[in-house]
Amino acid sequence: MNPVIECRNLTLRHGALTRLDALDLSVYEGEVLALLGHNGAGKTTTMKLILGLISPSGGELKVLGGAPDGPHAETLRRRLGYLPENVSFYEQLSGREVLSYFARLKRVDRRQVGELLERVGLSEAANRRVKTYSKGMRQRLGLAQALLGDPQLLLLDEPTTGLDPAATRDFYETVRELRERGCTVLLSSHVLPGVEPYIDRALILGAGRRLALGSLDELRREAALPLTVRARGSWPGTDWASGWDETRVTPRHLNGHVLELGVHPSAKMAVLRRLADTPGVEDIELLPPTLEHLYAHFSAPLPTRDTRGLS
Ligand SMILES: Nc1ncnc2c1ncn2[C@@H]1O[C@H](COP(=O)(O)OP(=O)(O)OP(=O)(O)O)[C@@H](O)[C@H]1O
Repeated sequence: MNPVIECRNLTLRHGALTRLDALDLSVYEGEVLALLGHNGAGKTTTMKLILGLISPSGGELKVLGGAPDGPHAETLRRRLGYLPENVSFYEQLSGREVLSYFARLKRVDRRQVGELLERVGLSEAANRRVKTYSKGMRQRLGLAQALLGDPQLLLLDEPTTGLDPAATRDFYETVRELRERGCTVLLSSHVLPGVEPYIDRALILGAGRRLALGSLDELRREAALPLTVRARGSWPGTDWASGWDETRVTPRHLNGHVLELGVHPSAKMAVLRRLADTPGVEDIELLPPTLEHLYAHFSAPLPTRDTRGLS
């Protein structure tokens, strides 16, 4: 696989302030990478460095084979699409006029305008003024703007902030289609619900430093957080709170028909065997830690990292 972005020791400092600290990262063709972190973690800074809008103070950065702030910048800009965090448009123009304006700026064939409006689901509203658009429609127009010129690399900064769950899902479905066409996508977010099925890997940043990087499975292995095991059935008179290996299993009896346990990964099979052999158990459900749990784990200060029960 070809790396589209390569960062080695990438650093940006302003005097005493470190905006990005020695970041190592390779992002590959056709990959969707989520950039996660609290406010001020360095997500936008990373995107701006990749776009060549700011220059690093140390380390190396190659985007599509060259430094984004050098002579390669002009070529690169035509192959990049960017949706900034706070996108704003001329309110009095229609969606079609806005997109035609950006197509002229990007020197892109204006025939793409109609196709893109269709692709983001704005064909019917194309001739309405942007001031009548909902937040979700504005984000979709922003995405269409970022897609002008068929970029190989797309940077989406907080694209789903303020969108309702249905609009968020629609947005991510479009991202999925782009990925299937081979586009590489970097999206930053602190709105985690809904993003999981659409990303290949996540990079968790904190105070400009890389806290974790990997696929969901890799992050789960590294965090070794307990998973939740839920059993349903009927077991009158059974004392479910006792008899477990207390260092690895935390029982939480929810009610007479549902038992929930926080289980360390190493105890999973033992717990499943015991439940499967117990008369009265009708169903067993396994709930691995979600991206939200993993994010909370990796972004917590080290001494307080939770390695026992999931809250
Ligand atoms: N133009 C700037 N000049 C100096 N420092 C800046 C500038 N922009 C951001 N910073 C600082 O760089 C650090 C990283 O900010 P950045 O905007 O990259 O964070 P972020 O993860 O995108 O945060 P948010 O979720 O709030 O958008 C912060 O300490 C911030 O105060």
